[in-house]
Amino acid sequence: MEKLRRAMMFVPGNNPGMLQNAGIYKADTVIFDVEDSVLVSEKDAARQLVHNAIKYIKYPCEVAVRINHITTPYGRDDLAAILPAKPDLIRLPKAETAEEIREIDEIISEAEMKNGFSQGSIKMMAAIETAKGLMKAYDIASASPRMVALAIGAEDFLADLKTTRSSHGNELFAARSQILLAARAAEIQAIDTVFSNVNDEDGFIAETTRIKELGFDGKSVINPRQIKLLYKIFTPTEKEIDLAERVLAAYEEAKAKNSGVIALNGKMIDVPVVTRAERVISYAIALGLRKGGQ
Ligand SMILES: CC(C)(COP(=O)(O)OP(=O)(O)OC[C@H]1O[C@@H](n2cnc3c(N)ncnc32)[C@H](O)[C@@H]1OP(=O)(O)O)[C@@H](O)C(=O)NCCC(=O)NCCSC(=O)C[C@@](O)(CC(=O)O)C(=O)O
Ligand SMILES: [Mg+2]
Repeated sequence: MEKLRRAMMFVPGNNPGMLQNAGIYKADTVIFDVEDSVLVSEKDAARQLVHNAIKYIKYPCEVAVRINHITTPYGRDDLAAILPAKPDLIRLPKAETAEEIREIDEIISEAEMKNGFSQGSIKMMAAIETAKGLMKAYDIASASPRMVALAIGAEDFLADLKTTRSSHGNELFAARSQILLAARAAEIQAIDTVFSNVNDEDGFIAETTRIKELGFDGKSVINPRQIKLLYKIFTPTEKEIDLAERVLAAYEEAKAKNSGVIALNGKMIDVPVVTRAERVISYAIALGLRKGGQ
């Protein structure tokens, strides 16, 4: 099972209190932000705070940093300040080309060499937040072996599309589908965008249920209150795990009879059904709901 990245929580990089406590909320990943949640006048202070947080606080989860775009006056300074602290993951916002990804990849390689980190240990992900970026989604997703995920950033994306966000999400359906396809074709994870109204639990649950059904591996969140709600949706139920176990057992039985197909309660069980059942079981094992090797 690949690394779980169900809840990736943004933490403003210039907020010492939030940086200090970011690890207590059980997010799979915390994303320390030095991009849009940090004013230009605060960028230097934020870089320093984020560097020190990564270096001196032991977080019980993956630690990512969202840098400013590499073509802005801040992106290279962000990398220079943050890479020596060894974050697990760099998130590039507003990605538009494969060349940007390769440029950052090279900067990371140099920093790894200079600081004695093993080559390839710092991973990358990118967020698609413009129409131009969406047109290049697969090129971006497959531009570097460091790439572990492709995300969508809906707030910027919809501003670029000259529209607004609705509760039904129709305006995001095409982009979400394309990002998911690009990520799957590149064999990396797909991460959905933030839901900005932290007080609208029903809206968050409805959106998270939809993106889980589409196939996303996780979602960016902005508040600890959203993490528990998200995990409930991303955790297989006992009924789902039980069904997956019965599917695998039925398939073993079919194989013993030299058959590649069998029916379980009238439903055909074949290879793709088995593949999905195996994923449910891997997930259950990764979450400690089942023991490995059973
Ligand atoms: C939304 C709100 C102001 C609400 O505040 P509230 O005060 O009502 O929160 P409360 O629930 O009362 O907080 C209870 C306790 O949790 C602590 N606590 C809260 N949030 C925490 C957190 N994030 N990290 C650690 N700690 C946290 C808090 O300190 C308190 O601790 P304590 O006092 O000890 O009890 C706050 O959450 C917040 O600032 N969120 C982060 C916002 C942010 O990062 N935006 C940038 C990323 S999006 C973007 O850029 C768009 C995008 O790019 C996205 C894409 O690409 O996907 C695109 O284009 O779409
Ligand atoms: Mg954005």
